[in-house]
Amino acid sequence: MFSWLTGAKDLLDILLVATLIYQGYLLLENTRALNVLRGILIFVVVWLLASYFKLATVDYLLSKAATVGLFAMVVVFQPELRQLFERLGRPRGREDQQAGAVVNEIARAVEHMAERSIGALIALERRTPLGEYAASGVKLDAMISAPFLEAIFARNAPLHDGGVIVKDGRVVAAGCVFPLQNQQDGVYKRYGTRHRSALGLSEGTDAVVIVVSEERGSIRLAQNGRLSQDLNANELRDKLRALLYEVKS
Ligand SMILES: Nc1ncnc2c1ncn2[C@@H]1O[C@H](COP(=O)(O)OP(=O)(O)OP(=O)(O)O)[C@@H](O)[C@H]1O
Repeated sequence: MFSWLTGAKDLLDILLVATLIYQGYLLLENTRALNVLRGILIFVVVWLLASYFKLATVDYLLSKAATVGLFAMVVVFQPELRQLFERLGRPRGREDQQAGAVVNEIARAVEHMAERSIGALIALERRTPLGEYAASGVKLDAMISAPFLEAIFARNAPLHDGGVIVKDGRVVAAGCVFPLQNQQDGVYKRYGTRHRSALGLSEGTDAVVIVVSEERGSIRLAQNGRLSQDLNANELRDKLRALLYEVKS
């Protein structure tokens, strides 16, 4: 009885650790944190070598740096850590329902705007925090709806220039400036700045960016630094559903 209980406890222990590591990996994938993790690994290897070869001064300095570094990491990665705990505590069913409603509202707005050739740029935040780009625009924190998105991008509306950032079903900010894709890449050279800023943001982060062309009335999706073919509203809805559900699994 005792050994059975111990075995079950060990199994639970292993499962919990595996879940934590997997969630941590999901959070870090495609984020700046992954680069930092590589840096930490190099640091640890150097520290181990210094300790193995008994290099007393290097060992002492690195041990002090590690203590300070630990606190610095908590400060620097505060947004990522907050996201991790939020995700762990959020009920899954409600999350899926919310993602479905958000996708419908976005697809409806985008379809209307494409029909009337109204240019639009909408970035959907996934794991990489987009706070620095949101800070370049006007903070909104508003519930998402098709009429609201259309009002933002309406010609002559004060915030129609630049991009909108959507996070967890809310419009975080509008009028945001995204980084332009490197112009040396010949493939997308002929595109204008709206498309190139969608490409640039999707290249440096895991965001999915929707572009409605004012010139052509087309709908395209930028992801991983690549533009999709022209999409209709149903195709957009399907792609967004897959992408937004996939990020939560
Ligand atoms: N760095 C940027 N970040 C966000 N939005 C931008 C950025 N640069 C340009 N834009 C938006 O793109 C608009 C200009 O689009 P432009 O015509 O140059 O691009 P395009 O890719 O040809 O798009 P369209 O097909 O709609 O004309 C600007 O008015 C602005 O709203």
